Amino acid sequence: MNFDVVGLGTVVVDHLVLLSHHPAQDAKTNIISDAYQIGGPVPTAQVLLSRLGKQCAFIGSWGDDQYGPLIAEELAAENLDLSGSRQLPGTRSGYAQVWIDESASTRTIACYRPEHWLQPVDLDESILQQARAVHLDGWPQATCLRAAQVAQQSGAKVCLDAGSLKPGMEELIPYLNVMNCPRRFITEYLDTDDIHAAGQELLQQGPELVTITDGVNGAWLFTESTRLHCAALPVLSLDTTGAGDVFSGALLYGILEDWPVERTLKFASITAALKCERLGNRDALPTLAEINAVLQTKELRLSRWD
Ligand SMILES: Nc1ncnc2c1ncn2[C@@H]1O[C@H](COP(=O)(O)OP(=O)(O)O)[C@@H](O)[C@H]1O
Ligand SMILES: O=C(O)C(=O)C[C@H](O)[C@H](O)COP(=O)(O)O
Repeated sequence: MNFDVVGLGTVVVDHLVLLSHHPAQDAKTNIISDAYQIGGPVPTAQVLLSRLGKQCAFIGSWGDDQYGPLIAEELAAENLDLSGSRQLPGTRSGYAQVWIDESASTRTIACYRPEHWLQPVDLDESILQQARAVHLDGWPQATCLRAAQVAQQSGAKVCLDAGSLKPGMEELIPYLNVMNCPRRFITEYLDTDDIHAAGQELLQQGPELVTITDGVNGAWLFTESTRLHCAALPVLSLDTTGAGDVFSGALLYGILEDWPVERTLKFASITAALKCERLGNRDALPTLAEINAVLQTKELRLSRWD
């Protein structure tokens, strides 16, 4: 069996709590609605890719608590191959409370990161060797690095959705072909807010394609020969949870389809924006028809600095 994308990274159960506004400290507020969803940057991106027709395998771990079976069941129902994943007895699954402020369109996350992870020795390298691309989020550090090394050796594209700064980035980045990160990452990692300088710097550290996202300010794409900015699609944003995860999955879709970078960046920006119109991550994913309808009817501003 060959896979388009093998993913490795965090998986969490998100408890999404919709509020009319975030309460002040030590105050009380009513919940408008709530829902449980499986999240994490890599699984969210892979569910999008799977729904768009790509063959995906996810390598992750969860506990034998009340959330473990839910994670396994829901990811399998999205056609992710889980043969390289493990339930770790006696451990807790990743869990996050996501408080969505409807009026401010912000999301505040309190998360329990799993304390137990797959170790490099647990990695089924044969799954990675069947991949066209490997999608990572930087966790678990040593296993992620090993996966990047195996993927590079077998000629797969190595992609990272960096999210927040994690340990071991300096060692991992040289193995990457594709790197996506939010603007806050470059501030933390490179100690600069200059997007163009950061894009250039990251290209020099290894990847041949870098994207930097900044919410409603849109996204930047850098390659050796191209620098692009794509404005964010104006939408009525309800919930931005996982916007970067979805952007990253859609970016990878364009790369796997061998599209020109302009089309890939627009596609990723539209897909992420449409997700923001709905509550949650997986439940909020747009279909290919919805994305294409926007691509065909809306003019998205793309600027170039070559
Ligand atoms: N409110 C929004 N309206 C339209 N597009 C958005 C909005 N928020 C995010 N996006 C799109 O999603 C991309 C990723 O969002 P961002 O907030 O930067 O990532 P993260 O979820 O990692 O913090 C943005 O570059 C943009 O294209
Ligand atoms: O809750 C979810 O489903 C998410 O995955 C939302 C965010 O994308 C991650 O919280 C970012 O993850 P880190 O970069 O590891 O901090």
